[in-house]
Amino acid sequence: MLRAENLSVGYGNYVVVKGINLEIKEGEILCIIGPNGAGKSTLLKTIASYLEPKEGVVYLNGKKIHDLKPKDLAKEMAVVLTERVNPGNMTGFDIIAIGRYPYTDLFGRLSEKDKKIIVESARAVNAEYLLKKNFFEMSDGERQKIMIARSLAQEPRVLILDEPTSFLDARHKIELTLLLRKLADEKNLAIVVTLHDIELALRIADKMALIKDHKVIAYGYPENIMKRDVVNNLYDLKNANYSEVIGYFELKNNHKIDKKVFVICGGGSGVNALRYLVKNGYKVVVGVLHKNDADYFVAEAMGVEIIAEEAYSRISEEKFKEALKELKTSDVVVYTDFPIGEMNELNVNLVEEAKKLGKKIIYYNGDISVLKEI
Ligand SMILES: Nc1ncnc2c1ncn2[C@@H]1O[C@H](COP(=O)(O)OP(=O)(O)OP(=O)(O)O)[C@@H](O)[C@H]1O
Repeated sequence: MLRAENLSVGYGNYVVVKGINLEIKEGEILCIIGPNGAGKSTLLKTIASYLEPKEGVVYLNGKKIHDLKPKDLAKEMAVVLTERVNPGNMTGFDIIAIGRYPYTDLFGRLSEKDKKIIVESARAVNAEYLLKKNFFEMSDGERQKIMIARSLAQEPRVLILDEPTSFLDARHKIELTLLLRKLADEKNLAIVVTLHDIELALRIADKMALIKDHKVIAYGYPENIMKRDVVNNLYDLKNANYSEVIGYFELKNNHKIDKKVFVICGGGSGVNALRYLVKNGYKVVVGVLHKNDADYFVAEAMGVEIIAEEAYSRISEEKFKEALKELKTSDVVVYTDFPIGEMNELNVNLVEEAKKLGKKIIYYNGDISVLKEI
């Protein structure tokens, strides 16, 4: 449906991104991600025909998009950009009505059909209650909904959105991304969207294009391309690691406090304690974990020292000894169990050994404030 072939985009003599090859079909969402200034908006604007390509072609249903008349293009493609708009004294209905311009007469008169589509477009984004409200009296989330409703009123087959979740809180970000998924699924729209929230992008995108250093460094199924090395490199991460398991970042264990804390946990019970300790700069050791334990995945992304066993079987004598060695040199031992009150035998033994060693021991029961005693 929409295809970019050997596309280069930019301004004047400045080529921002080159050699872009992308394709998106009806009902699919393509998310474009990359660091600030990488050229995401420039690419979107070129795909939307606001900018001429430096090289290459964008095809919409086999036709060169830059050759289409604006009114014809508007029937096929709607665009929602980030710029905050100030439309003056207009209601939600008036703004959405602008989306009907490709279909109205010279005087912009709205037919009954137009009015019906305007109301339906508001309904599609759960914004019927905003039809009579003044745009300047709406919250950022409500305005964003109205802008999307306006684009839907165009009855497009392709929707282009630049950073639609900026200015939105967590709930509205999630709602908006889910709305995009719904529009792709139910209205069969092809959607191209730039997002800074990679965790949300991962969850709704059919395809992803990662832009950096003037090129598309990865393109394809998000589940295939969002690997640690690729994402760390995309954002030049130094103090954090991308974790494929959680689909987001963990801070690296850059200890600043000269205190070694041994964490005994398992099954995810230690995740928050580990985050607290790493955030506060302690030197952290964790174990003994299985290599498919939730605590292992988080600790691994943090670069925390882990005593772990390869297979999901009984922990070997050797690993236990390794843990004891670390216990001896630790200043504090934090232990937690999962489920609460059902700590496994190995961890019980480790806590017993810590007691024998006279270590300061803290039981973390879900309230992080107990760790302030360290
Ligand atoms: N109108 C313009 N004229 C010249 N250069 C521009 C123009 N708009 C943007 N640029 C430059 O093009 C590059 C890419 O900008 P663009 O806005 O496409 O990046 P982006 O990936 O969308 O960034 P962000 O994540 O910060 O929104 C930047 O170096 C920017 O300074």
